[in-house]
Amino acid sequence: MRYGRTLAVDDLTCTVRPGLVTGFLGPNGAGKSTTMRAVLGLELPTAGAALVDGRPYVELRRPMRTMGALLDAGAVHGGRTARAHLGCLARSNGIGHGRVGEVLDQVGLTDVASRRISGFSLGMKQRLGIAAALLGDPAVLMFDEPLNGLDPEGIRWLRDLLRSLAAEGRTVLLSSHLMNEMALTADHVIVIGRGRLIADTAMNALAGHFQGDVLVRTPHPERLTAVLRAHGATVTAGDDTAVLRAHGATVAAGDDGALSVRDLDAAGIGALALSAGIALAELSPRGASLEEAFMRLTEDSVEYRTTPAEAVR
Ligand SMILES: Nc1ncnc2c1ncn2[C@@H]1O[C@H](COP(=O)(O)OP(=O)(O)OP(=O)(O)O)[C@@H](O)[C@H]1O
Repeated sequence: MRYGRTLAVDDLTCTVRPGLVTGFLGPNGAGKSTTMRAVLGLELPTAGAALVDGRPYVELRRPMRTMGALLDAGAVHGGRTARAHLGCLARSNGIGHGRVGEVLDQVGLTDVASRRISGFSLGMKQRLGIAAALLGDPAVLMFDEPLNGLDPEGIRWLRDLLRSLAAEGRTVLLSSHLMNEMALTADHVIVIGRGRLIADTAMNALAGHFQGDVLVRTPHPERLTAVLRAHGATVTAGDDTAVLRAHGATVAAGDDGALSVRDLDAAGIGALALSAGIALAELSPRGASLEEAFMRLTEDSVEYRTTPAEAVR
């Protein structure tokens, strides 16, 4: 998929499966929206094909009944009311008018259904776009950044909705930059960078693939640090102090006795502490978060990199 000299999507092959929520991740400009537009037939790939249920979207006999999509919540006729907008879509797609009231209820817009869309907030427009995607009761759903503009209640509502749609056996694909939310919502993730596939894996496997650290608390952090480093471990002052220092505070090493240890597992740390006669108050292995895994996976394909705040200062 090319735009002039930009290769937006490069030889990407993946399958989004039913019964799961699949997260579509990638840094800014990675090609997520372009891929989704190609699936909807809004872009024509230079090579290859994007198929829904085995066919190009444009060849589907009843497209909205097969796949519902939300790409850009702002792309609606602002002069219409929410009910009229959905009514129009239903009529032109041979969908019974009864579905309009049902999806308005489902997304929580019934009370504002008679208001013009131009007065809607971004979150309300997202809900309306989700209602439109659900209108044809399709087995496949695709959402580009549906969490944008949603309040915390809306985010939780959408998480539950997506999970229940997948539990009904539907195919659900969504993109989002909100990693914590993605970790809670998606069962599977497809990660792309510079238009190429980087990972296509179960959510659990992704975070598990990257080693986390072990949080250790001890009354003797300096002594333990020396022992662990002598055995090849990478030791940094744990959570709290590291965060404070990053914000400019002067904190002596291990003031709270917390250490973050890598390159040595909990059993190894415990054994070394015992043989050195150092008491431990806590020893907790921590898996890598999805955010950490994402950052490490995509570090070579980030195009729009920011300057760290410290360097600016
Ligand atoms: N209409 C267009 N004309 C020219 N280049 C485009 C067009 N649309 C996208 N691109 C380019 O294609 C690449 C992929 O963009 P795309 O919007 O698909 O990325 P994305 O992963 O959705 O990013 P983001 O997370 O920022 O939304 C980028 O380099 C972008 O500049």
